[in-house]
Amino acid sequence: MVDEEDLQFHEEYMNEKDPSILHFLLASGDDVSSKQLRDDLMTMLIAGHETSAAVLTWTFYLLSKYPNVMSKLQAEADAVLGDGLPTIDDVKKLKYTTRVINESLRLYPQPPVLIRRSLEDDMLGEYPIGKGEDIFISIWNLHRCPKHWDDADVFNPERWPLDGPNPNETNQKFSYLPFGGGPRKCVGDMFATFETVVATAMLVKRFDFQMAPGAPPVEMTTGATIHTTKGLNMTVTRRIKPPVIPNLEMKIVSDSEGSTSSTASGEGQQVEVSTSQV
Ligand code: HEM
Repeated sequence: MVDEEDLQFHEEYMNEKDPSILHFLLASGDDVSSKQLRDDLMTMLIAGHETSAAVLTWTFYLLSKYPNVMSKLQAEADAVLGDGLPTIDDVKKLKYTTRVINESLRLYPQPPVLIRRSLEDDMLGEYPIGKGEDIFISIWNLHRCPKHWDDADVFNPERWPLDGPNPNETNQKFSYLPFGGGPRKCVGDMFATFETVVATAMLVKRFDFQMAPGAPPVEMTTGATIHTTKGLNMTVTRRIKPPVIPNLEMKIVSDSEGSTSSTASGEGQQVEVSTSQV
């Protein structure tokens, strides 16, 4: 049944020659106007671009303030990714990186405020709400509320165990809403998590990030997302693998021509040291 549905969905909406979002949107309705198409594309672009960019910005800001978290992150990226490009299975193994993104989204939710308009007169708990009134839900305050969180303002990815479920609105009893909740929940939440986890792991694997000397203090400007008022000036340094110092525990192999080579494991990498007589 599911297989049949999958096949039908694939036939109707997907086109291998034109796998664009535009094609997908065109195929998803019988009578899609140009305006509707333009609006949908804009939603995808803005909802999916600005948000992820802001998450990465604040994640790297937080990492520069918490070098111990950065070290653990780099150790995980080294161990899981090695020198290759990440596969989907690797991404599932980047559990600490995922917790870093979860925690970054708690401290800097994008957008920081959600808005709802009341369709009719109603009561919200003890508060009367009139028809047509707008209700602002401050995710920022919810995510930093000391009633819900220990050390609410501290960046602590360890607050969620690695072997536990990925935090979301239901398992956190609606005290954690990085992607909203209910019928208007973000449609790109899985994609966004994968995207930010992969980007973070790939970047920290190759580079160290520190606040640039003399950089202006990082302040916030709030719009649809939370921006840094004057950018985020960082010094980015290529990471260098620690040198391998041969020791007696290394396996020494010599060939008939007198060349020797030794192998050892160090800092998450398998290394080989060779010497040749000339
Ligand atoms: C880390 C990145 C992202 C964050 C933090 C985020 C957050 C959110 C939030 C909180 C909402 C709910 C808004 C509300 O309830 O009023 C939302 C809705 C939405 N998001 Fe995302 N989003 C992200 C990435 C993406 C991506 C990558 C896409 C598309 C590829 C996307 C597409 C959408 C769309 C279309 C909606 C509107 C859903 C609706 O109203 O039915 N988002 N997003």
